[in-house]
Amino acid sequence: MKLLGNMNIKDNELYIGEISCKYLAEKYDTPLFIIDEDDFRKKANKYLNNFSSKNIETRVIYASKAMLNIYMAKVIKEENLFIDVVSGGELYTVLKANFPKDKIYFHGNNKLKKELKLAIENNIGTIVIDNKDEIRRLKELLEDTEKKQKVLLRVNPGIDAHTHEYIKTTKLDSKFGESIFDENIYSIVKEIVDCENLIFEGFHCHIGSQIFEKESFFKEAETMMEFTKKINEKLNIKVKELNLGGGFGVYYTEEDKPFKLEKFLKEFISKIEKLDKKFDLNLKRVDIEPGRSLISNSGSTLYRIGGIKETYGGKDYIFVDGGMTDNPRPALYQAKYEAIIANKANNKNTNNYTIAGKCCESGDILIENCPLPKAEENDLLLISSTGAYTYSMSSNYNRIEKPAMVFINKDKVKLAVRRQTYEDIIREDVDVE
Ligand SMILES: Cc1ncc(COP(=O)(O)O)c(C=O)c1O
Ligand SMILES: N[C@@H](CCCC[NH3+])C(=O)O
Repeated sequence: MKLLGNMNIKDNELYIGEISCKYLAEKYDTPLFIIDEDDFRKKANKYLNNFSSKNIETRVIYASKAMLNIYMAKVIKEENLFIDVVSGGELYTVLKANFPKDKIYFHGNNKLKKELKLAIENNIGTIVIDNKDEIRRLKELLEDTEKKQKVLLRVNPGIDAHTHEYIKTTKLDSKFGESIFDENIYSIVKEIVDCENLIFEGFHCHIGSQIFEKESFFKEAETMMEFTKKINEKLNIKVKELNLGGGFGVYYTEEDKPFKLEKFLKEFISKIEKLDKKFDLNLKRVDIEPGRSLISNSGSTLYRIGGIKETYGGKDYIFVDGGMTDNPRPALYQAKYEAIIANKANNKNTNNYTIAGKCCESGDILIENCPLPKAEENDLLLISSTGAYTYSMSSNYNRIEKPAMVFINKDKVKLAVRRQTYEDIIREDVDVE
């Protein structure tokens, strides 16, 4: 397994910063989500330092769907990032973390009335409108107030980026946003511009997730900026803001070849500056919205091995105390991961194991054919790069409790999420005596 962030090995034991996995397992139990906070903060700075321009204000908006809890929101706040939320629950979490309200973007293709209300009541910065129905819903809600709400419109620029089918977002038949190729787009934008309670700031788009071709993002910027010029001319307005979404690919295994982030961000902003001149846009603000590329590599999951099973069919299993409940990505997207036995960190890989979870489901496999040293009961297995879309997509399938999460900052450990208990499992059941 490739060591990421502040991972290091001492006396055959894997450490994250100055904290050993053995200590973490003993103190917090397993499975355990571990966030390398120092590594995450450095990445946030990389984004801020490299996606910056003298002429255009730039914003880095953390896509909180990747991983969110109150402590995480506080870290995002301290790092001076903006934040995007996509549901009432995410919004409520960041509000509870006292996140600056003007730095919140609210997304979603079907925001409920109660969610929009929560956003309006709390004067959040920007609502990203997805569709015509939402314009009407927002207008109705705002009519009874004196408030004016800043909005972006999510559009679909039809970029077919190469990634898993389930995480593409701008195919022409995608459920997200309004198409820039549809003639109705002009009347939709005009309706927003003409509404007294809405302040039209500009457009949002997001072409998908785990994308490795820089060209897809450059094409996205060009298409969006050309479209913006058309809108400016046709409606005689000046669009101020463009949010180009996230989607930057990351390393999970050797198959993944992500681009160098610093270099890409510099190229991206310089491309945007040039296009801004070319199309005579004079944009005030450009945003990007990374989720996975900020948090994925800073997270890992620590499991305890419960047993090893050599099957008659020839497959050797390692059973761990978590699985698809804490990481549904392999089952959902055939996602691949790397692993290490944390208490045998320098031992040679001599075996090939299939790492299986404890759910009553044959597809509950975390890694197929994982090269590892000989494993034994009670060994600690760490899977790397699990910071994004694992905890946030976790479930209580089979009524399994969700793991705890700790943040490690060099020699400090902060418990950010406590482990669920059986009492938590029955908390919403009504007929409890
Ligand atoms: C609107 C929007 N913004 C940002 C993101 C973040 O994407 P990623 O985690 O791939 O950077 C997503 C998820 O794909 C999204 O739907
Ligand atoms: N959940 C997906 C990414 C979705 C991105 C959000 N629109 C994944 O784990 O890869």
